[in-house]
Amino acid sequence: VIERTTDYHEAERFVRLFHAEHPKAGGLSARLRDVAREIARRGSYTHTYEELEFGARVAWRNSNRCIGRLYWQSLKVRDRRRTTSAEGVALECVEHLREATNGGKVRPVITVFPPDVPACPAPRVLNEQLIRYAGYRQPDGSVVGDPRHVELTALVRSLGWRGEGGRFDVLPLVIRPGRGEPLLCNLPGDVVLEVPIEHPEFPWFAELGLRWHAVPAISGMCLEIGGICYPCAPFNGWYMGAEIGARNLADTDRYDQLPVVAERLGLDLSTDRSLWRDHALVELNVAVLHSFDKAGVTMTDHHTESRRFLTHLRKEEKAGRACPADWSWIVPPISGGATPVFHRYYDDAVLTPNFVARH
Ligand code: HEM
Ligand SMILES: N=C(Nc1cccc(CNC[C@@H]2CCCN2)c1)c1cccs1
Repeated sequence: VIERTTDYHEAERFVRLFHAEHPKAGGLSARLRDVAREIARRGSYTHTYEELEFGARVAWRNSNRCIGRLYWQSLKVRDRRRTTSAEGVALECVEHLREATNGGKVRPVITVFPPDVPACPAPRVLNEQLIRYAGYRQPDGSVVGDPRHVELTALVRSLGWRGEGGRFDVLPLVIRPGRGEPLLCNLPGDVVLEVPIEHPEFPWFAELGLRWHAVPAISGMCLEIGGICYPCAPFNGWYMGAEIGARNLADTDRYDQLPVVAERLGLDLSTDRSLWRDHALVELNVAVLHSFDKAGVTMTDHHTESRRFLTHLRKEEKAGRACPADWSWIVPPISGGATPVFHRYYDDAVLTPNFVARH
């Protein structure tokens, strides 16, 4: 851990941003003096709860690659900066999933664990998301489960975890403490809501045995606010159907289901010109949206979400703020040109507070 003191200029910019958006807060100069003093004394400073809550919401508002930012002000912030043990982090991640899942009415939640302090680095969740499926490499080189998690599966197996060798085995959390051995924590079944995937018209679809978890919760990014980096701050929203139907179950290096679906649809797989991939993609996405709706689990579709994002863009412009966006991530992975977000440019500035990929 490189010992760096927090940059006062970054802290000052954030505190001024907070006060600019909370005119009634008052006490700006007193707060700036306290921050400067704390940095001088111990090399960093402590966000008030209000600053932390605002910082996390603005980090979402500034996330260039996120199409779902319209509801940025509704993020629920769980301040867990006093949770410093690996066991505590594991328990709070389980509680996070319980609160976020909410019986299927998914709520956007973030849990903020402590920042690194020079003497002792904070615990980190090694999983990229709280809920991920195992990937088991077979002797013939093929993979049962999610190929994206073959390495993580091998790691947890080396640490004693025994999966069932299935296609959708939920991996344990791996919490690496500041010091010592990683802690494995199995997620209790009642905090992992899953949806079996079926199709409204084709009964054979259910026989494919596909399913996916209800809550996407990113645990591999750092939350940066006013010069302070929170390396462990898992956040969740709800899924956009295309993430599951056009990427997780469709990518050739993930569950690679397009050929299977196209076969069952009776399409001609011998030539790209039959657009068999495209037909299979649509039916797979119809199935995902139908299944989540049937299970009463919150999910948005890429048309609705595209419209909402442009509404968000207009709201931000009206508020006099830039709304940075990365076209290549905002445009959905299916039917790009058929969504309104495709037909315009964006300013891909990098603002702070923000979420940054953890190295
Ligand atoms: C509420 C519903 C939400 C929806 C439907 C949504 C949708 C999405 C989608 C589809 C992506 C692209 C993901 C991919 O292609 O792999 C994305 C990216 C992202 N979202 Fe959202 N989002 C939501 C809420 C949130 C929340 C609550 C946060 C944080 C507080 C957030 C932060 C981000 C970030 C940081 C990225 C970029 C991730 C990266 O760079 O790897 N989103 N979002
Ligand atoms: N709906 C969501 N999807 C999402 C958001 C951010 C990042 C990701 C995962 N992105 C990485 C994957 C893997 C390869 C390409 N996409 C998913 C949310 C996750 C957490 C809050 S919203």
